[in-house]
This record gives sequence, C-alpha cells and structure tokens, in this order.
Amino acid sequence: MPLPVVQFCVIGSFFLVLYKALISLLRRPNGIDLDGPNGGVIKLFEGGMDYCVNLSEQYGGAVRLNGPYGDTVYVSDPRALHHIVVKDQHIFEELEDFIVSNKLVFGEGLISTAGEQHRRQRKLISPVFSTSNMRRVLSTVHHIADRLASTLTAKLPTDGSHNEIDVLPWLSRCALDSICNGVLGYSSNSLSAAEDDAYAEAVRSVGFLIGKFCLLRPFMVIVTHYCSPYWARKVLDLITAPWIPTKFMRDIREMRRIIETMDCVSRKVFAEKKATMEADMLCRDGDSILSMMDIMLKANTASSNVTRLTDAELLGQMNVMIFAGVDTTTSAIARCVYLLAQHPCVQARLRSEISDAMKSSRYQEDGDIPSSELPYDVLMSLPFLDGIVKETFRLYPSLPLMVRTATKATTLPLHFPVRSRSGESTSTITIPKGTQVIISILAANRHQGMWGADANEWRPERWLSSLLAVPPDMDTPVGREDVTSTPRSTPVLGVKDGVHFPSVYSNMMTFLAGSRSCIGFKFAEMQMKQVLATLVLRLHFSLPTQRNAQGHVKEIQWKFKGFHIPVVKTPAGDGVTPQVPLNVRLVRTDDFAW
Ligand code: HEM
Repeated sequence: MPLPVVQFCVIGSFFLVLYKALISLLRRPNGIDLDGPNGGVIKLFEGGMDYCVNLSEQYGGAVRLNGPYGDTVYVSDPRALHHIVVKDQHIFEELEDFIVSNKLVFGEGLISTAGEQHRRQRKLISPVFSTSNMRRVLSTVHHIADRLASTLTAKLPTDGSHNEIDVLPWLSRCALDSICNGVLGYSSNSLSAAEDDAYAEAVRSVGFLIGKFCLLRPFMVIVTHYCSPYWARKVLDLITAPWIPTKFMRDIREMRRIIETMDCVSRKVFAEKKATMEADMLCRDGDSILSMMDIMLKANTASSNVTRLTDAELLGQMNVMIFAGVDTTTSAIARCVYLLAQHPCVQARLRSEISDAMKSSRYQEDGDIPSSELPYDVLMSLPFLDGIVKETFRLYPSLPLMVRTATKATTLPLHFPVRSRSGESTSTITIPKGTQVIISILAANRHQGMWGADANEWRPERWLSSLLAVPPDMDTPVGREDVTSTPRSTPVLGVKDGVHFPSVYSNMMTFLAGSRSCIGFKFAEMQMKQVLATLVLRLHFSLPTQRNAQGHVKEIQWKFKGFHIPVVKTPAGDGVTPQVPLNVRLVRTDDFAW
C-alpha cells in the first residue's frame, strides 16, 4: 500500500478520535445531585487505599467525583451495587473500549465479549469451574506448590538459620504454573526454569503493557469500527514500523510481540488438545482429565451446534484465563504470605492446623493419597486456613475498583441514605445516560456498617464463629430480586438485618457478582489454600531484619495505584521495584502453636 494512503488513514483516525472525544466531552453527564469532594477520579489512584476507603466512610455509599467523562459516581452501597452488577447489569455495562481492546489483545474470550455471545460463553464455561472439577485439578496445583516449597528450601541454609528471599517472583511463577498446568494443560515449568521462557515472559508483561495503553483504547474502538481487519492490520504495521524510534512506538512493538507470542503458544496447545480429543483420548469418562481446558473442550464437543463455541472463542478463553488468573492470584498469595510474616502467632496456629490434618491417620493410611497431600474436602474445610484466606480476600481484593457505564438514564436506590449537593438526605440517585460508575469493591469489603467497627483490621478469627452459621445457599446470588429480601435468622458475617453485598463468595465483593462475576474464584481459593498449606508446613516466614550499609532495614510498603504493588520503602529500597523480601528458614519444632 502506498505510504500516503496509510498516512491518510492514520491521520483520519486520529481526527475521528479527536472528534468523538470532543462530542463526548460536550455530552458528558454533569450535575449529578450528590455530595462529593473536590478531588476528582484521578485522586482515587493517587490517594492510596486509605483515600478510597475514607471517601465512603465520609460521604456514604454513593459519592460524586468529577473526572474526564464528567460526573462519576463512586459506589459502595449494598443496594446500589446489587442494581449495578445483578439486577440492572444490562444497563451498567463494561466500557466499550475495554471490551474492544481486550478483543484485540486476547481474542474472543469472556472479558472481550458482551451480550448474547458472552452469555453463551458463560453458560458453557461456568460448569467447567465446578467444585467436582476443582477436586480433579487439586493434585496438579499441589504438585506445583510442592515444587515452590522445594525451590525456596534449596535457597536456605540447612542449619535452620534464615536467608532473605524476595518471594514475589517465586509466587508469581507458582501462580503462572498453576494456571498454565491446571487451567490450560500447558507445562510452563517456570518454577524449574533458570529464566522465563518466551511465553512466561509474555504473560508476565502483558498486564503492565495493557495499563500503559489505556489512552489508546478509544483509538482502537474507532479503528475496529471503521477499518476492515485488513486495513486495521495495515495501520498497525505502519505504527509499529521499526523506523519510528520513540519510546511509545517501542512499547507498541513490544505489545505486538507479546500478543504474537501468547497467540502462538495458545494455538499450539489448542491444536494438540484438539488432536488428542479427535483421537478420542480425552473422551473417556473418569479421571483422565488433566486440566480445565480438557474439561472445556469435552463439554464443548458434547454441546449442541447452537451453544458450541468456535475454535476462535476457545482460543480466546485460554488467553483470558491466563490474564485474569495469574496477577490476581499472585497478588493475593503474596499479600497473605506477607501478613503471615507480620503475624507470627497466626502463622504458628495455621501450621499446627495443617500439621494436625496431615497427621490424621485417616489420610496417611489411604493408599491412594500421598501423605503430603490433603484431600480437597479436608483442605477446603480447615477453619483457620479458611479464615485467613477469606480475610485476605476481603481486606485486600486484587481488583479493588471496577468501572461500568450507564447505557441509559436510570435511578439507583440506596440502602443507606446519602447527602445531595444541597445537603439533604436522599435514598435514590438519578443517573444520566453515559455516567460512569466506579464499583468500589474495596470500600464494600470494608463497610463498617456491614462488617463491624473493626472492618479495616485483618482478623482471620472473625470468620471462625461465622462459619457454622453460613446457610448453604449464601454464595448463590442468582435470582435475588432485592438485597433486602433474604431472610436471616442467624447472624452471619457480612449480613446485617438480612442485607448483604451482591456476592458469589462469602458476602464479599472480591469476585464481584452477576453475569460478569469471576468465573475462576473456586480455582483461586483452592490454589491459595494449597500454596499456603504447603509453604507453612515446610517454611517459616518473618519480616526482613538485615540492615544495609547505612543501617536501614527493608520495610515493605503496598502501594495502591488502582491495584496493589509491594515495594521496599526508601531509603532501604527504591520504592518502585515490585518485591516482597522476607526472612525465610526451615520450620523448627517450636514453630507450631501446640
Ligand atoms: C484472587 C484471585 C482473583 C480475583 C480477586 C478475581 C477477581 C475478578 C473480578 C473482580 C472479576 C470481574 C471483572 C469485571 O467485571 O470487569 C473477574 C472476572 C474474571 N475472572 Fe477472576 N479473579 C481472580 C482469579 C481468577 C482466576 C484464577 C481465573 C481463571 C482461572 C479468573 C478468571 C476470570 C475471568 C475469565 C473473568 C471474566 C468473567 C466474565 O467477564 O464473564 N479469575 N475476576
């Protein structure tokens, strides 16, 4: 194609984006009748976690913030959230540019589709993440957790003294291997490799690079709307041409390389799995299933022509699962290991609980189960481990803020009244079409009215008394017409006078609710429990104590930029590089809370 034509396309697209941006600026919703601070949306990402929580504590469950798209509503009220994610979720949709840019990066997976296509995909994939299938993949995750413990053990002195180890990269490799092996059935082996292979490296960089290109999203929407795939590729070829040497262009080229690497491996794994299926090797019933992808392929083959996913959609799911599962679980497990290092008594009590369960002759005598592996039902029902995992998910949700756009004008009812601009109390908010709402998972999970006055504290024990009281249907949000309608006779954590947040998991919003809730939450919970159980049984974690030449000890700080980034504070660290350095040693007999 002659260069001037391409240039014309690029410049044309640029002006189209500009025009659209101008129109949306003119049409942006303003004047929402709600109280709010002077600081805009941007402050949510600059002010840190405390700012996000305080905002709700100060202004209530619906706060007006001004942002680039006009008035934005920051929501943490249980009834309003129920409307946004469950009852009126067809009104409050994912941003179009989020869906479109995900499609370009990952293909047609769950986070890149909407409407009927999304519904069809969820219907087929949801059963794949059932409890019975979690049982089947537990031993894969156990094997990887064991490899993680052995890898860390190999770095320690045998005399029982500690070494300082940055556990973050190892937990990240463990998460990658768990998802690759357990979900995709691809042996990434990143825990054993000296350094990342191309695929592991691509998966690890993709989230970071996506963040960098947020501003390009409207441009992507326009390119995909107005250009055929042929022309879109030509535009991409032009803007990724190596003769444009700027840092930004280098990032775009890097993004393209990463997408191609991920795509190449996914295609290879998919082709192998399909060939195996066609050879009828996976179609036997029983325990021959190795990964969630095998289960998905089998379910797809068995489904009708109408509901069956295309090869492109199945491929898309592979990329999406990796993207959605690796960083989120790494963040949760890293936070939990750090909290255990901070709370030695909790760590000792957890170790004892797991050790007692291991010692129980019932499991050691069972010839089918290796003595180091707890059966799924035992692992999942250890009360203190469960409390630790739930409390970490509640207090530190890996994805603390989600955004939705109102596709038409509507009203949002509130459970707890808030103040209007003029200071009057109100229980409904009028939402103009195009308003962006920010779902504050973080503030909902720390709502003092719902979780108690100590909602901001990490107290795993809070779950112990609540556990027995959880009715069996508590985790099922489907069909709830209204949050206030669930009758409650027993006090249950996260439920106040029958009111609770919309949830698929223990009344908290960590995994959201409704048709876009996290499909992998059972996998995440099982993985977290297995990794913690394996690690604490063999290793002891504490906060760093070693002083540098200037006498400073490393202090870990969890920065909050819309998600959590652990760094070492200055002056002992650079305050930027993600890391979780901890003192690690082999477990001693006095490390148990007998
Ligand atoms: C601690 C770990 C995790 C957390 C906190 C988490 C949280 C979430 C949240 C909040 C959403 C909703 C996103 C939105 O509406 O935009 C979501 C969606 C999703 N998650 Fe997770 N997730 C975790 C782990 C996983 C894992 C392990 C997998 C897969 C194996 C997974 C797969 C997905 C998928 C596919 C979606 C999109 C669902 C849809 O749009 O239908 N997640 N997750």
